[in-house]
Amino acid sequence: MSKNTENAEVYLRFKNVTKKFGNITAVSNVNLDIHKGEIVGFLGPNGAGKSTTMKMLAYLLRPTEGEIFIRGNGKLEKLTSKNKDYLLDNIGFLIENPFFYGNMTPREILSYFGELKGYPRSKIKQRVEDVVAMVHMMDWIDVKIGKFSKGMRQKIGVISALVHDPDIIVLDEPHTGLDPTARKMVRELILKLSDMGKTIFLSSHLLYEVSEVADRVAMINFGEIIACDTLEKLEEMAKKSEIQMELLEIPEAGIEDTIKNLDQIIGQHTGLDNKKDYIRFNPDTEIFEILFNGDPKNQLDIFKALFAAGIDVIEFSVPKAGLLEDLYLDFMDESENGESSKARTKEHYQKNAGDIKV
Ligand SMILES: Nc1ncnc2c1ncn2[C@@H]1O[C@H](COP(=O)(O)OP(=O)(O)OP(=O)(O)O)[C@@H](O)[C@H]1O
Repeated sequence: MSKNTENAEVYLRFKNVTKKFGNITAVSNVNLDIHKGEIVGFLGPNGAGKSTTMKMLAYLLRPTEGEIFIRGNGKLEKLTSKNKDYLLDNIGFLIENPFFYGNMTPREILSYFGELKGYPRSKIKQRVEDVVAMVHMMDWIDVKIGKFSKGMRQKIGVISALVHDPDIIVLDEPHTGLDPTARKMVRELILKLSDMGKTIFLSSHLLYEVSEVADRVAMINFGEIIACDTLEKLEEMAKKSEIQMELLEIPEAGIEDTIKNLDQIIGQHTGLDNKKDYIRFNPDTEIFEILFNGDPKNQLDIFKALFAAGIDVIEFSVPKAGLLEDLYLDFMDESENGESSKARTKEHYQKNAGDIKV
């Protein structure tokens, strides 16, 4: 899925960006480059700092520290009060739930937005129809928005970010309030815009919605970016660093002694420097989870050693996207349970993430 945009021009840059609200650090030292033509997903649970980051990009909030750069006139320019209008004209924003006057129609509202952003007047009628058609709502183009469902309003919100045909599109939680069919349509729309060469920065708390479209994913939690890479690299690592193993039956020695025994048999083959707690037992699934360094050779050596020791292994597999999902679910867990699992996430992540920047 990833496009090769690594060497493309940087269109958006967050440099050491921090935002504090009194004692609360909503965004902490965020560094992120988004290149021309990329779709970057910004993934994190509620309250992680996604909206605050995007609002700073839209100049609705000012960073407490750090700088934001946007490409304009062929070069990256620092966003300031002096150049914000011209820099932001090249971005289409959907920031939080859009508000529309109920007695206006999509045609009226979108024409107004387009003109406000300087789209040529002579072409605005056609452009409005084109973007409405993109979300299959032509039958509703002249209907008052007061009659629309939440999902329909959200679709109008998404296309209101596109109507002036900007190069960069920033969507904060575009899936809010949408049913599965509408979410699919938003995914298709994002991919279509990407095919047109647009640069897209998309936030969501939904792993699936981001992973289906993004070339790169930045995961944010408690205001910090804790992972940022192509989905392939995140998934590759996720696929290869944990073995799941099921035994014919739980040995009579009990779980603790079995783990000690397994450690003696496979300990030297994991390729991990710090092997502490690298074997876990999941009592719900009765599966042993063994962390290793992801090298297939180590995986094979572990298997051989278990076999040679006569351990009754009936299932030996490397889960798909295990760590990625695990990591993300840990975030969700944290946001519900407070600080307690933060330590586990970071420790677990640092122990396993190797080449991901923490
Ligand atoms: N104006 C504000 N004043 C005080 N605290 C704020 C303000 N805006 C955001 N916060 C806090 O900053 C943190 C980050 O919030 P933010 O809205 O950026 O997160 P988010 O990832 O977008 O979450 P959500 O998906 O729920 O919108 C939260 O703890 C939030 O309560």
